[in-house]
Amino acid sequence: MAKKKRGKQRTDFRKKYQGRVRQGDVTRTFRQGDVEKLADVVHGERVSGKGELTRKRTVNSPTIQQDEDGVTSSPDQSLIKGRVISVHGLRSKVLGEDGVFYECAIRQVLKSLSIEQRGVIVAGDRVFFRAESPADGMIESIDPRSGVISRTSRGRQHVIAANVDYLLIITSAAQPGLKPALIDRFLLTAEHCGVEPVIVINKLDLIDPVPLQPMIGVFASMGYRVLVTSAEDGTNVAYLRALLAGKQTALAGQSGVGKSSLLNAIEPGLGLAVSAVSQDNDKGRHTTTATTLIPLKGGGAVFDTPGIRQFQLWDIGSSEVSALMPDLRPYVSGCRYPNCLHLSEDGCAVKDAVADSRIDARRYDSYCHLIEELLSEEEATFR
Ligand SMILES: Nc1nc2c(ncn2[C@@H]2O[C@H](COP(=O)(O)OP(=O)(O)OP(=O)(O)O)[C@@H](O)[C@H]2O)c(=O)[nH]1
Ligand SMILES: [Zn+2]
Repeated sequence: MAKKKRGKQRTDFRKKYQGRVRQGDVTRTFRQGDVEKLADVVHGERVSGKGELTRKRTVNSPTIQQDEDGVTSSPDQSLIKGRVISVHGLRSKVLGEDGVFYECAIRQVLKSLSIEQRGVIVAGDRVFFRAESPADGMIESIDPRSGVISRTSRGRQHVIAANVDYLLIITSAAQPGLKPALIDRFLLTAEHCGVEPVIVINKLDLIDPVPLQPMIGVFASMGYRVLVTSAEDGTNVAYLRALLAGKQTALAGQSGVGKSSLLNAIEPGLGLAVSAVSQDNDKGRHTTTATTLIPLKGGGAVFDTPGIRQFQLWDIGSSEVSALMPDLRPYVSGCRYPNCLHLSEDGCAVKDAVADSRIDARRYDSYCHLIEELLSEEEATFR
């Protein structure tokens, strides 16, 4: 029922703005009556005529600028442009274009748009703010977001990071053991959010890499970049450092896989807390608790996110999954039934492709588990 209501809200919302407001991220968490105010404040998240996300244009100075759609980027020359580094309740730490860190509050009109008083501003947001001193800033507007990473938390969308180029999916070869199905889920999120995924298999020093080759080959053949690393002995750390330079990267991965260790390795002197993986459950200890943005010396920044233990997909319906999987996608149009879920239907081109190994059996298995999970969730929602 709750899902139906959200769907209706979205339809009305789109109709009102004639498809100009992008589906997804912050806009969905607002009441319908607030949408108009939001559109004034968040300068026009847009989709093109085909429903594709238009990349955000970067505004270099807080002067009045217009993009090709004629949207004003900054209304006031006294405003400072900045990037949100971290959010603590209703206060944010913002790195100004002038290189100074500012503590900022959120203007009331922005605050009142949020149902739960949270999620209005997230790490990575590009904002314009007013400040008398570094301790006393006021965020006046938020730039349109692109590349938003989110997950579901108690049935609600929780935006983890905004304006992201890469989703760095960090896993470990051992301690905790490799979970390819978890990689598959993060890949779906990356596809869904329109963010390029990079798969990292860390702790290479603990294992013989040869048995991993076939699985790595399957991911690579889909066009995904796969990197094996060791924060311990430095394998591929320089490569990772070069890859992330100048990019905005969100970290994803279970607790204990070595996210903080890898960051410390690529950015010496960072000094992020690292803790031993718990012996009893092999799951790490969730050392990292808040999402923060770490500016890199080589340019760009990394969002250090809390370890995500149970990753739930946001708003991906069972019927959408195969289109988000590059290995299944080419076969879908060959199925006899247009609404084929590729589970037990007759004339299923996906199952045929699995049978003669054109689709990797492990990937298909992962797909089936996911679909079963989503179907039971959808059934519960509409019951
Ligand atoms: N052998 C080995 N151990 C590693 C490697 N990378 C990290 N570790 C160890 O794994 C444990 C967890 O590392 P963290 O960097 O804290 O992991 P994390 O993913 O940031 O964990 P959370 O902050 O809980 O999400 C620590 O004991 C690290 O020393 C590696 O490449 N090889
Ligand atoms: Zn099918």
